Amino acid sequence: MTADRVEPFGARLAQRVGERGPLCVGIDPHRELLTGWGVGDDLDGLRRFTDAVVDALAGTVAVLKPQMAFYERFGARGIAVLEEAVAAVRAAGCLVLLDAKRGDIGSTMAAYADYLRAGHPMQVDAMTVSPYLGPESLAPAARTAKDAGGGLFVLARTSNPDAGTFQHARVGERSVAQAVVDTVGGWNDGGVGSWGSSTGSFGVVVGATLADLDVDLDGLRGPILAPGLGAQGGSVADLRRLFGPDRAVVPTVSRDVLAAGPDATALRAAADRWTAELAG
Ligand SMILES: O=C(O)c1cc(=O)[nH]c(=O)n1[C@@H]1O[C@H](COP(=O)(O)O)[C@@H](O)[C@H]1O
Repeated sequence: MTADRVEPFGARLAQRVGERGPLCVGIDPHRELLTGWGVGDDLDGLRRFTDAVVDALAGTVAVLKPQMAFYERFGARGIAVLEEAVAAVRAAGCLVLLDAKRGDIGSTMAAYADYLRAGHPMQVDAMTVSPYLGPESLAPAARTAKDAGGGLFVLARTSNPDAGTFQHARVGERSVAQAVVDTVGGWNDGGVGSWGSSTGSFGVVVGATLADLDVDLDGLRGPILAPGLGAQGGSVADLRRLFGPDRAVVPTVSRDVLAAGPDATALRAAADRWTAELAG
């Protein structure tokens, strides 16, 4: 299949969500979780943890989101563990959202976006990116994503407590967060912000921990990645309060599911509980 015939990420995401529900589980091998699982805080522990999560969940959830930082801790061998896992996840029909939060000048962004291209040793379906260098800096990554049928999730209103310090700052009439949402909405030409074959391929990150939704998402025309559930205090009720029933929201949970491991049945049960609550 040539790159230009790959189905756009938004359509692929909507299809998986239709089949499996919207839950994304983060693969975050924290030191505390490795220890809690009774595996070492070392390369072998990293591999056992990763394999167990992939075996338990890649056939069940729509999206798995490995966090690059936890693999980079172990150098090239850690990245190799992730590379194998990414291939296994995709082979199981689950989408991979690489949580790398990259952001740089345009020419370097173009290189980061190669993660989305067929033939990359660690090809993924989508990645998280940071807009701190300005909206134009991300444009090359958006072009690659369009070409390759990949997706981007741009940090807009993140889940950490002091996120508003920068994200509420004003750019003319708008907040920085709103400027990010508007930029991403511009990339989603012809897309929609609900689930379906036209769901946009470009999303934003908006935390489930927000007291109020202080950005207007009506022009986004793409999905919303909503972290902050469980360990950071966000709930399904918060998702409903913030986003309502119709938007294409991908709730993402890491520690609250991962703490149930290493038993595969327990991991699946923990993910299933979120899926059931999200559907209820
Ligand atoms: O982009 C993200 O995934 C992200 C954005 C954000 O605003 N807040 C946030 O917590 N995350 C990530 O989502 C995950 C949350 O993990 P838990 O708090 O354990 O569910 C971590 O991997 C974070 O890096």
